[in-house]
Amino acid sequence: MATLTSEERDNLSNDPEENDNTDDILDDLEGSEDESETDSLFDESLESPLLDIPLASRNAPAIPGFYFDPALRLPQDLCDEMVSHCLGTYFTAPHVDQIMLFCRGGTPEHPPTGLPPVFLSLLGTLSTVLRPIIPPEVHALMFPASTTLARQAIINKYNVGDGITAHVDLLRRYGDGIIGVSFGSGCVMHFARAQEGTEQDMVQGSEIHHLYLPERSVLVMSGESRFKWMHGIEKRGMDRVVTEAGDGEEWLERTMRISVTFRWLLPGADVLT
Ligand SMILES: O=C(O)CCC(=O)C(=O)O
Ligand SMILES: [Fe+2]
Repeated sequence: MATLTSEERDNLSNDPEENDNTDDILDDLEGSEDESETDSLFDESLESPLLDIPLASRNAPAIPGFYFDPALRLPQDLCDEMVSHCLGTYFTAPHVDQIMLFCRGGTPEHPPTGLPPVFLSLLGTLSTVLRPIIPPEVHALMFPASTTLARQAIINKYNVGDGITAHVDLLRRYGDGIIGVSFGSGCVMHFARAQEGTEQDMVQGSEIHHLYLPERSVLVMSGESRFKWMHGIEKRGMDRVVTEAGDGEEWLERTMRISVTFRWLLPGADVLT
């Protein structure tokens, strides 16, 4: 974790070229070891790019249907098992950074089939820990007593400096109710009200919230937050976040992050054409 006092940040912004640490911090921001990329940041502007990074909150934005409890962290042993399973099973080649798994069932009468045991443990734990955090109808959406829908788990691996373009999860392919879990590293995710447009040309509106997702944290998107808001992760190596005490801000370095996102395939969307 890298923490800068506001004085250090002010010095950086006043005269970046005189600050001995600036190159290191900018490298971290970019998640890059490439000197030329760092230099180009200075060529473009005399202002420090540090000032352009929005300050992220640790608390859920007030978006209808969005649920996030900053105090909720999944058990460390479950998360360690998930990371080692994913790294050892799916992400063994450097260019592979996304895989999708599917399962049917997942109700008390029909236990889910098709997911490795660690994912079943994760789903069971999520059902328990989310019960006090999300309303009963949202819990029932994610953990229904019966369903004919197939559940998808998408697993994304982010190296330091990676991100994901702001998007709304495909409207014709996925239903309501999405659970996102962070493993290995925190990062800031932003949520922007989607402006009118098709899925392909949808653009972010001006209302944007930045939320820090610590490792082992869980978010739920349902209703308006799932359908009307875009979510994304900026490509950078560090995030500017309000301190846990809420009395200042700090820079948090990203490390390798794995996310697991559960969502429902709409009828017919599981048929490949
Ligand atoms: O990595 C994440 O937490 C988000 C992933 C995501 O939004 C997606 O795969 O649609
Ligand atoms: Fe998404």
